[in-house]
Amino acid sequence: MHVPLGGRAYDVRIGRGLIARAGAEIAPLLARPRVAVVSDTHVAEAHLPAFRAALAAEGIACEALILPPGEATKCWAELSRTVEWLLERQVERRDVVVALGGGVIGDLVGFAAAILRRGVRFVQVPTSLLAQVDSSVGGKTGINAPQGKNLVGAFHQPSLVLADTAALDTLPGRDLLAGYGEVVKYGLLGDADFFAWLEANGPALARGDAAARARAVRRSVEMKAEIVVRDETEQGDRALLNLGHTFCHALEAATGYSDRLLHGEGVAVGCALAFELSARLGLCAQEEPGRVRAHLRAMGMKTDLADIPGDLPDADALLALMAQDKKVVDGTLRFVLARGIGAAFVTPDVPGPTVHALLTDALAARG
Ligand SMILES: NC(=O)c1ccc[n+]([C@@H]2O[C@H](COP(=O)([O-])OP(=O)(O)OC[C@H]3O[C@@H](n4cnc5c(N)ncnc54)[C@H](O)[C@@H]3O)[C@@H](O)[C@H]2O)c1
Ligand SMILES: O=C(O)C(=O)C[C@@H](O)[C@H](O)[C@H](O)COP(=O)(O)O
Ligand SMILES: [Zn+2]
Repeated sequence: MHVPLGGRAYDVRIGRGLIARAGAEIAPLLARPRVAVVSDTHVAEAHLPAFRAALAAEGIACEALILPPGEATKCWAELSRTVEWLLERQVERRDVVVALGGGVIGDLVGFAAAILRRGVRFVQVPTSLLAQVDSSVGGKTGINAPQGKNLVGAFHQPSLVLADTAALDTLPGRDLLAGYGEVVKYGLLGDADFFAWLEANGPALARGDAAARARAVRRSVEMKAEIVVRDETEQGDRALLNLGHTFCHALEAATGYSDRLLHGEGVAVGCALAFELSARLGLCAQEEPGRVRAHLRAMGMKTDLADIPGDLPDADALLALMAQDKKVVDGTLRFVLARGIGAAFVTPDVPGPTVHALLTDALAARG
């Protein structure tokens, strides 16, 4: 698949065995036969040896930085460690940095590449479902701040994306389902037929059906690329990709970017809340939120605030966290809501008291 962004255009290659062929895929981008790879401990254990071997087979030298796994790695300290490691290895502007891992590594390394020597090229080798369907494409890079999620970053497109769907064979089940939260998001925001296909095929995908996984990755990337090409820097339609994220990001901040709530799990909860809000505002049929929740629950996913372990702040505090959303204009939150499954839109016209009541009810249901 090609993402036609003029001078920033790139290919997204999807298929089994791409890591074993990575040397041949990356070689045409290189000005000299060396790359710097950044990964995390889980991914490095499962996939770095094969990645290194593929580079060696093409005579490409490779040095690797291995970071701790998890959302907490998207922080200033790991960013500065990564940038300094790259500088110490004399990574030049014409070199290529590789992000081998999930969305955390992709976002962090993409941002490091964006600011290193004012911009070096980078290649995304996404190894989680979430990274293959969403984060590796589109050029949003960055880290979290204590004030909120992804608040520091840059748009910096990769030069190539290699999504090896065989890498998903080693992904833990919880992380696979979290990535499925973003897959469902695509059906909900713009493709009712895809959502219906997921209702039928989601269980096979979760069990490991390679054809179902490949189809879900392909359709998600196709939808994302089409939106990104229309609106690379989120001046308008790209905000549709944020369906569920205003709630999700506040909940991730409230849970300290910890494994109490993974990003994709928060997206699922956020999508369920966005559909509930749409129904309360009379924008979509009353049965639509039920259909969304039913599918997510059938997949064994979180849908409610009651599914998040530990304490949560009250509705006022959650609203204060939501006020850091990057979609805020003149102090007014813009929400991604839906007229139905596959029909999302962005609007500033959401009465604060309705959102407050929604959150209050959702918190009360935690008992
Ligand atoms: N830039 C974007 O457009 C965009 C889009 C969506 C999400 N994101 C970001 O992505 C992040 C979440 O990404 P994620 O769900 O991939 O989390 P992650 O990067 O933390 O990966 C999830 C876990 O799976 C492990 N892992 C990854 N691939 C593996 C494999 N093949 N085998 C074994 N273990 C593997 C990781 O080590 C980690 O423990 C969040 O920070 C989110 O904000 C960014
Ligand atoms: O690519 C986009 O645009 C998205 O919104 C994709 C989201 O899944 C992703 O989580 C993104 O990082 C959220 O963007 P943010 O601008 O709200 O931080
Ligand atoms: Zn997301």
